[in-house]
Amino acid sequence: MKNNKVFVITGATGVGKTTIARYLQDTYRMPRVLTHTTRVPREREENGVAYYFETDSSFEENHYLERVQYAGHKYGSSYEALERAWKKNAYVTIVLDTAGAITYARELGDQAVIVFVTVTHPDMLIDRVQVRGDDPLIVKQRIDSPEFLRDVTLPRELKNVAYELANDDWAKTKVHLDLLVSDIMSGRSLPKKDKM
Ligand SMILES: Nc1ncnc2c1ncn2[C@@H]1O[C@H](COP(=O)(O)OP(=O)(O)OP(=O)(O)O)[C@@H](O)[C@H]1O
Ligand SMILES: Nc1nc2c(ncn2[C@@H]2O[C@H](COP(=O)(O)O)[C@@H](O)[C@H]2O)c(=O)[nH]1
Repeated sequence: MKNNKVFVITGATGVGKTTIARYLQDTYRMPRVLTHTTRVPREREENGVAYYFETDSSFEENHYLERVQYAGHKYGSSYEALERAWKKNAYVTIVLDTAGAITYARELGDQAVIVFVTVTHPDMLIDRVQVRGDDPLIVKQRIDSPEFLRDVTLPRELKNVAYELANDDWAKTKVHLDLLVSDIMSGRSLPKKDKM
């Protein structure tokens, strides 16, 4: 189990975290660790596929490695879900806000490969989530949230810990992801201060 790794994909809303996790699943068969939330499902989001959707009271029944409040809703990830994913593959992914990524880095050390995703122009994130079909009112609430502003910039705690990955151009992002996965799987590691 010590050689198992979890790729923690983090960054601001709409930056492409879920898209990246899906690519790693499709290309490298890395299962995504499902997390729990009390927010309402978006169109096409299914319970047990996108998230475990919870009520305020059912949320409290799980045992969390870490839990946060994000834009007014609860989110949490459990040890059980991580172990379940590691039973399927030694390399798995999880999509977290930066507070969760900091906890993963602290709790799991080198087993957590933290990938901080950025875009050059954060204004484009509004377009991206609108294209995704999010309700404009919810988008506004999200963009105005302190969590969104916080997650646009690499937190101090993740400096020299996280790999920074620009996701402006999807073709380039895939190339950088392939290089990162290859390095991690072969036990090499890129300097974390280098932007990809
Ligand atoms: N490089 C890219 N160029 C253009 N659009 C992209 C790119 N990467 C992802 N997208 C699109 O941006 C939208 C948001 O992506 P995604 O849902 O992966 O973001 P996210 O970071 O997981 O967001 P959230 O934290 O709000 O769930 C999607 O419609 C996705 O297809
Ligand atoms: N710290 C945690 N962050 C989580 C968890 N599950 C999801 N997330 C992050 O929350 C925001 C909002 O997600 P959305 O799906 O409502 O857009 C985003 O940054 C997710 O990565 C979790 O269990 N812990």
